Amino acid sequence: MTQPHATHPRGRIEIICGSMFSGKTEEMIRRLRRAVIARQQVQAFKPAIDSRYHVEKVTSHNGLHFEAQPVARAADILDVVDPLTDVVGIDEVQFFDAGIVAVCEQLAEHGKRVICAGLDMDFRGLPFGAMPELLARAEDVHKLHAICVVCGEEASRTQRLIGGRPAAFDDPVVLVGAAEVYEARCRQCHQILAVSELAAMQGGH
Ligand SMILES: Nc1ncnc2c1ncn2[C@@H]1O[C@H](COP(=O)(O)OP(=O)(O)O)[C@@H](O)[C@H]1O
Ligand SMILES: Cc1cn([C@H]2C[C@H](O)[C@@H](COP(=O)(O)O)O2)c(=O)[nH]c1=O
Ligand SMILES: [Zn+2]
Repeated sequence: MTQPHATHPRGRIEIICGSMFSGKTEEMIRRLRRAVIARQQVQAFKPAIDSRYHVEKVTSHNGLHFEAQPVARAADILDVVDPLTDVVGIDEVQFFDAGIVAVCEQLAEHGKRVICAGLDMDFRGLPFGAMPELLARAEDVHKLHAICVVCGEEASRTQRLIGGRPAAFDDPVVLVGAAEVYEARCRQCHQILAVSELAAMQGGH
């Protein structure tokens, strides 16, 4: 008997989210490498804005890497994805424009397993970019935690430090960087300066 959607049984969206240093990229690379072992055709993408470590690879903070094509806009992924590709990995998905939701949906509808890794929250602790929409639509969500560098508990948030001080709430959301600007912290140790607090510190009153 014919099942509905039986032509594309494997299409799905998986999201790996969490703070910086929680192991999102490691986990995505682990899944992509296993797909390669299973002789599936794999393609990985990253936003061109992320020039840390290596331009044509996704690289974890502890040095694991996997070949990836940098793309400027979400829709560019559809231009370069091979029809025969089984598994599509997308790292730093929070940086893509809102079109990334339709791109992931379209890939999954065409039978591809789409694995996205990205920050669920920005440095203020607010939802990042298209992440909330992707989390709602995904078949599978895996939230990872780092270790809070202040107290050693599980870290759910990313602390931005500018000149050694917590960043202010009105800082720009996008600031590419790693351990020189960011730390993993738990809810209790995470700090944001209100704009007035920063002004008071800078003005010395
Ligand atoms: N505070 C921390 N908590 C956990 N892992 C950390 C921390 N700082 C550095 N690391 C390293 O970061 C690795 C995870 O890197 P990565 O997969 O790139 O994370 P993400 O993509 O979530 O930023 C860990 O395996 C560990 O070696
Ligand atoms: C919290 C936060 C992070 N970023 C940037 C910093 C890094 O370039 C990436 C996250 O990389 P990772 O693989 O998760 O370590 O995002 C940002 O631009 N804005 C933020 O608020
Ligand atoms: Zn803490």
